[in-house]
Amino acid sequence: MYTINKTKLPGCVEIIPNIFDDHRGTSIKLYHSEIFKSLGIKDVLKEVLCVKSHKNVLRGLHYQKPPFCQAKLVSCLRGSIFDVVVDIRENSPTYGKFECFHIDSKKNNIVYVPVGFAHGYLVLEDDTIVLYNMSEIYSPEHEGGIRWDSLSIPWPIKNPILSDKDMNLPPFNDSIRISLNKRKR
Ligand SMILES: Cc1cn([C@H]2C[C@H](O)[C@@H](COP(=O)(O)OP(=O)(O)O[C@H]3O[C@@H](C)C(=O)[C@@H](O)[C@H]3O)O2)c(=O)[nH]c1=O
Repeated sequence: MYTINKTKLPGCVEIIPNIFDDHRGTSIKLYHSEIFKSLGIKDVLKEVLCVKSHKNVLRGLHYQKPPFCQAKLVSCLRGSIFDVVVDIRENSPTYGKFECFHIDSKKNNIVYVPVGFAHGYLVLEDDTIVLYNMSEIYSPEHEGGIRWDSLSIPWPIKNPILSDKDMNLPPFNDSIRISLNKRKR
């Protein structure tokens, strides 16, 4: 029912759902609790966010600090994005490494961003709609971020549209680490 593509970052996977097509249209199963649980993905329904953006908007790189760390399932309902996850887990063998994905509403792929990762994306088409399912509620007091251009991420743009908050994020440095022992649950 799903094709799972592992990445070089342990725990971070790309999920391609089967598509059910007939003369009426298309059904896509974005979540299946039992199958996702077998992949280590559970409890990702504390907050669900649907975000519409213009082309060339870049959001991120964001994370939440303990005890409000978030895992996320990210998919695209319309349009497409260049999506990036950065491993900031303390003691991770892939600390500071990142993966890039092209999440596309035509491909229907879903990226699982585990707890302990920073996440961001560039919007590639106008009126793109991104859907996130999150394992923890939004907590502005626990927000953290990394400036988008401070790693060697191959963003396909030089001057993205950023929020004031994202423009002023600190560059990546090795004090940006998440200890998974300090999670709430
Ligand atoms: C992210 C978020 C925002 N909000 C509100 C706060 C604010 O008024 C408005 C916009 O917030 P922001 O500017 O922080 O939204 P944005 O820059 O889109 O932040 C998002 O970026 C991507 C890359 C992620 O991975 C998300 O988890 C989230 O951090 O939405 C929530 O209520 N819940 C949420 O989970």
